[in-house]
Amino acid sequence: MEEAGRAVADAAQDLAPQGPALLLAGGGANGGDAFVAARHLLTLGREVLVLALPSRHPLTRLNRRRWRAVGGVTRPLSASAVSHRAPGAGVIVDGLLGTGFGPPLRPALAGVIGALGAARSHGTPVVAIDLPSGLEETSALVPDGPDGLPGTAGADLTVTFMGLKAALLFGAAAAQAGRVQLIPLRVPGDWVQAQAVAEQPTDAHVAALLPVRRADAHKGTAGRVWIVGGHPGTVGAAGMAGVGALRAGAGLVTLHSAADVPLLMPELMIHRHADLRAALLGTPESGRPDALAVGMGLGPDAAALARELLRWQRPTVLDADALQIELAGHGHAACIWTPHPGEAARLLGTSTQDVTRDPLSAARALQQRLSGVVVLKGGPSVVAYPGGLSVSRGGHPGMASGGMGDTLSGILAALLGQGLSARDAAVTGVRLHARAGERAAQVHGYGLSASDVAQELGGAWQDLSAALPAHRPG
Ligand SMILES: NC(=O)C1=CN([C@@H]2O[C@H](COP(=O)(O)OP(=O)(O)OC[C@H]3O[C@@H](n4cnc5c(N)ncnc54)[C@H](O)[C@@H]3O)[C@@H](O)[C@H]2O)[C@@H](O)CC1
Repeated sequence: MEEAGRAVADAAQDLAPQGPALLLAGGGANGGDAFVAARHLLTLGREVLVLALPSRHPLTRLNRRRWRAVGGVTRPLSASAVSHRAPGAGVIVDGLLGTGFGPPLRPALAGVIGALGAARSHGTPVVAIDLPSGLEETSALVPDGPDGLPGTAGADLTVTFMGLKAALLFGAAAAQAGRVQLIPLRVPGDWVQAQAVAEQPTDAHVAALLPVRRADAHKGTAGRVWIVGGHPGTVGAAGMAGVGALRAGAGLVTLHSAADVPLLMPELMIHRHADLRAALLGTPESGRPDALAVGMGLGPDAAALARELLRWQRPTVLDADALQIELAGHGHAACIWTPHPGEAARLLGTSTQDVTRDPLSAARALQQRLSGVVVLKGGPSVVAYPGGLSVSRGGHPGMASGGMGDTLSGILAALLGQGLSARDAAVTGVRLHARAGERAAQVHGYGLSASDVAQELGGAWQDLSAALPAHRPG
């Protein structure tokens, strides 16, 4: 609580260094953080007032006593007290409700949140502690307040601790959080895992994971990738995956299909098989690829074929038709499963809305069920690996169109084929794809196609590499 409150004080001071600071303290530990922040703001020379609810929380009570011991003033919290004090404040710190909040919001606090929202709309900056009050930690939705009152006042800056919560990453809730500053407190690693909070790597972190092509590389050392997909009527998906793999640097890409797949790039080697299963499973050990992507438009027999291919224990991306719950238990550490929310819901036996409300928990549950690594696609995408969660930065809403996921599968297979672990391939592949989408959006605006995005992969690779402190030309 001491580290957390101090970080809040520093952030509030940076955001709005002038004028009195008004802190709102609820009855739980979130309010305790506010008392600690008040003490540190006082030592920075600010005029500080705390409006607080009574508390039974031992640490909050302790920090209220410490606040009083340094001469700090506390007044009772009410909507009218906030309305009265807010106009003179240079900054307001919201320590009403954090992760302990569960809706519905009680009417007394709804009035306080309404007064806080009014102050914010008049231009007073608000710093939220951990979460804007009224948001639920694990939900991308904004809970309604009582009697049509707003459920949250939102914030200009949210100072959050340990890891990023779903409410700060996804949907309407994230739009309320303003800028998010993550403070990694010193706590046991197990705690962070148990909370389903996420990391969000910077481009420099991602770039450090990218494969490096040695000067003496040849096509055989840059990864032999197989794309297994396509079925009469759904042939484009496999082609798009092939393009994604080539553009992500795979040395040789072979596309195996039971149907005639269009030749989207002449560098793709396309094999049509009358009996796809027999042709693939008859491949001797020495002829098997460095990595595969299986399932894009593959059709109804995808799961049975994927199960056989998983026995090879080669790095494998499972997408689209290969995302079947009957494959649970057949995965291995070098698998990447790439469901969109609808597929994730089917695999978990829940609704799509449940998945989009809490993508972090959904991705974690899927990873535990399927093993390997799960990429839950969305804006932003979540990577769940054994013991952790990572959320991608960036991307563009125009990427919500057909073929984007197929391209991603190809990218992931290419990165696996170049020797990355499933976790590193997923983290880098998702960010490369998102960055390529951002670049393509600059050219094509909203009407992005997967082909546009694939074409930008080389530029995206350069952009990420440029984020490395010692930039190496890629
Ligand atoms: N867990 C940890 O290790 C740390 C927690 N910290 C802080 O602790 C917070 C969590 O503290 P708590 O678990 O005490 O919970 P909170 O302080 O977030 O919320 C609990 C308070 O909210 C009230 N409340 C809950 N639901 C309500 C509703 N529907 N309407 C009105 N009031 C409602 C409760 O009566 C209680 O007073 C975090 O958000 C963070 O600010 C930090 O100090 C850092 C370390």
